[in-house]
Amino acid sequence: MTPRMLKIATRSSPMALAQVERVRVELDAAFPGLRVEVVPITTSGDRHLGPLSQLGGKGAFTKEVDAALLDGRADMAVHCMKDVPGDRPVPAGTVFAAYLKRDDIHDALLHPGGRRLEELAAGTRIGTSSVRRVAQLGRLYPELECVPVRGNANSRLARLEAGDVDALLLAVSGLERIGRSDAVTQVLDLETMCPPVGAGVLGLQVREGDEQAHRYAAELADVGTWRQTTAERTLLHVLQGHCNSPIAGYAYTEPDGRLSLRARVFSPDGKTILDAHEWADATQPEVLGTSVALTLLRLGARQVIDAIPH
Ligand SMILES: NCc1[nH]cc(CCC(=O)O)c1CC(=O)O
Repeated sequence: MTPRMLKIATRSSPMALAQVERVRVELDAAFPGLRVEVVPITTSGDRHLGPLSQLGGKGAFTKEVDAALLDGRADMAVHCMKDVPGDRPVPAGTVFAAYLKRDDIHDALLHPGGRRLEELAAGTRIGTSSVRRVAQLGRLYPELECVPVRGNANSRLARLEAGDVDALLLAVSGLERIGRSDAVTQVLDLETMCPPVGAGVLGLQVREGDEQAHRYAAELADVGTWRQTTAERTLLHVLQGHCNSPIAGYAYTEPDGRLSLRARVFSPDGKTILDAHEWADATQPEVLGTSVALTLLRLGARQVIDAIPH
């Protein structure tokens, strides 16, 4: 294969640019001599600091990047899979050709005074706009006050340092990517804060007919991450959740090789929680995702999800 230029589109936030740098390093190791050009895209989701639902949901972080892929400004797009909508197909003519090896999936509490979640005083202002995080805090710590904070991780850290909020919830993997693991006060266990579908996963999207871009992506693919992400995104698709749906879940490869999927659906205040945990052969991630989603639907997930405007 003759190495050529590969143009990679991504959001222009520091975290997104750090993610593309990981892709570039891994491509360079696999294809010495391949020239990679980064195409930074500022999305409507990055510009808009109000509720995502005003922009039609999580597509606000992806649609302009998708457009660059489709119109040829880029040959590949890198997305955080947690930001890719699950209630609509990927844009026609594109496909996720690979998922990189998964990063950490935990959320972290950032508190400048070093206090753990259970040590925070009533009324402590927690900066988050995630309905998933708000619902789970409401379930266990209803005395804490969630304050909407949008923007990229760096701008949220600045809001914390400015005293606009008393604490933040952010993903460990995102902080690691921007070199701010130092800001973590407490890594929250998965029972307290179940992660979003696709947490810690970077997806490589290419045009369907571009065989060379497919080959570049395939070299970076991690099969375990593909199985976990496929189970999780199948769950999300069957539930037809949207950006305002408090849906959480993560797949895990057990030591015996089976695939496990744990998922939850919450009412916005966290007072209602539907929980399902099932296993399947690792070669059947779609079967597992579908089965867990149907279990949650039988428990009433449709009514919980549809009760939330979006
Ligand atoms: N929309 C924000 C976003 N998208 C992906 C991550 C974290 C990294 C990941 O899960 O891949 C974050 C930051 C956060 O949730 O703290």
